This record gives sequence, structure tokens and C-alpha cells, in this order.
Amino acid sequence: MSDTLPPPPADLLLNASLFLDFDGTLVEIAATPDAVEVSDTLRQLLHDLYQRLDGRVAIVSGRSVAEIAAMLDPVTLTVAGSHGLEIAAAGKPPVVPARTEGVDAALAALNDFARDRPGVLVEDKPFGVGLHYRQAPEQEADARALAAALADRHGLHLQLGKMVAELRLRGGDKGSALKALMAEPGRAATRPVFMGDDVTDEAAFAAACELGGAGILVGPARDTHARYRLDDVPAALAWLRRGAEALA
Ligand SMILES: O=P(O)(O)OC[C@H]1O[C@H](O[C@H]2O[C@H](CO)[C@@H](O)[C@H](O)[C@H]2O)[C@H](O)[C@@H](O)[C@@H]1O
Repeated sequence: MSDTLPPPPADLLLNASLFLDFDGTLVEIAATPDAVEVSDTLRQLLHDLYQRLDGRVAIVSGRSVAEIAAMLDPVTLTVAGSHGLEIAAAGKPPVVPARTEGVDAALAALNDFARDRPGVLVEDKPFGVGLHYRQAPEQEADARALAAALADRHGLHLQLGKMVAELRLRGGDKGSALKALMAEPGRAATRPVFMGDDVTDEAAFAAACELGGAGILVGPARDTHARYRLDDVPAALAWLRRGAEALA
């Protein structure tokens, strides 16, 4: 268990490449995907980190690149979206896979499931579909069972997250995205630091560790590949602010 994990040291960002999950790490979890609040204070923090780390800051999210870019506008950062399936350098269009008919078929089946289940929400994503049950937690077992069956039927990857079962194209995860970005010349000879909260972030914690860096778990203790832990979103933002100041 990670209950003995220390907080990250103050100098961890020196000579680092920083990778940040979004929901539950930089912004508080909200009732629905559209309801998250992005403050100008957060935009300023990301801008400062980007400047002081010479551009070595990337968002690595389950959301799409387009969605992250719109929420952080006018700040432009490198974004790996859709759980590592698409990667875009700052201000550039993403390199993306082709959406398959399987995703459309899964979307139709999940819409059928949600139709007569109040509180269940279907999120149509560029390379997958999310079945959210945060507002109908009693539907979790049925939602997960259906998502697992659809994943098998359509050759999709089942990605469980916080009150969501996502189906998405196979072919990448947050760990592979971190490794791809670390192979870019601008990050050579730096140490990856990944901050995230969900089980979907574990692949990136492991990848950061493998490349000589470290993961920072945001949230309660659990079994994790992270080396450090911070309690919650405010603690994560405060640590990042101190890190940005130390780099000034
Ligand atoms: O990798 P992340 O940046 O953490 O994104 C993961 C998923 O985040 C969103 O869903 C989660 O956040 C919602 C808003 O707080 C919440 O309502 C939901 O229950 C969470 O699962 C997003 O909707 C997904 O597409 C992302 O994959």
C-alpha cells in the first residue's frame, strides 16, 4: 500500500519533464464531464511551469486533445489525449488513429443502455465512448458488465476509471504516451515526473519510474506504482505552485 508514501521533495522538478493528468489532479472531479471548473489561476500556473521548464510540460488525459486544448485556452501545451491514443505538440494538430465501426457500434449499444436509466451518461469521444454512472451508482455492475461484453465483441480496450467504464481503441495508454514524449529531443537527459489520481494513471507512473523518474499519486493511499503522494487537488496545485516558484 502507498500509505507510507512521502510527499514529493521540493526539488523534484529540477531538470524534470512534467506530465500532468487532468481530472482529479488539476481540477476537482465534478458531477458530469462538462461541469469541471478551470480557473485562470490554473491556466497561469501551467503557463509559468511551461516557461520555467522550457516547454517540458504536457497534459496526459483520458479526454481528447481538442477538449483539453479548449479548456486551457489560451494556454497551449503539449497534450496526449484519449488515454495516449493521440499526441499533439503545443499548438499543433494531434497525430490520431482512425476511428473504427466498432466504436460506433459500442456507442449505439451504450446509448440504448442509458436511454431508460436516469443519471447514466454516455460520452461520445473521438476514439471511444464513456459510460458514466456517477449519478446512478447502483448501475455500476450492469454498466461494467455491458462494457466488458462490448469490448470483447468489438475488439476494444475496456478502461475503467472513476465512476466510468470507457471503451476505446487499442494501441496505447498513458505510459506509452509518456515514453513517446520522453523520446523527443527537448526532453533528452531529463527526468520524467508524472502526477495523476486514477488507476488509468498507473501505466504512466510505471513508465516514469522505468525511465528514472517518479510518479506522484494525488488522492488516498492505494496500491500504486507512484513513489510520492499528495492528498488532493489543492495539495497538488500548491506543490506545483511551489515548484514553479523554485524554478524562477
Ligand atoms: O485522464 P483524466 O484527465 O483524469 O480524464 C479521465 C476521464 O475524466 C472525465 O471523467 C471523469 O471526470 C468527470 C468530471 O469530473 C467525472 O464526472 C467522471 O465521473 C470521471 O470519470 C472524462 O469525462 C473522461 O472522458 C476521461 O477519460
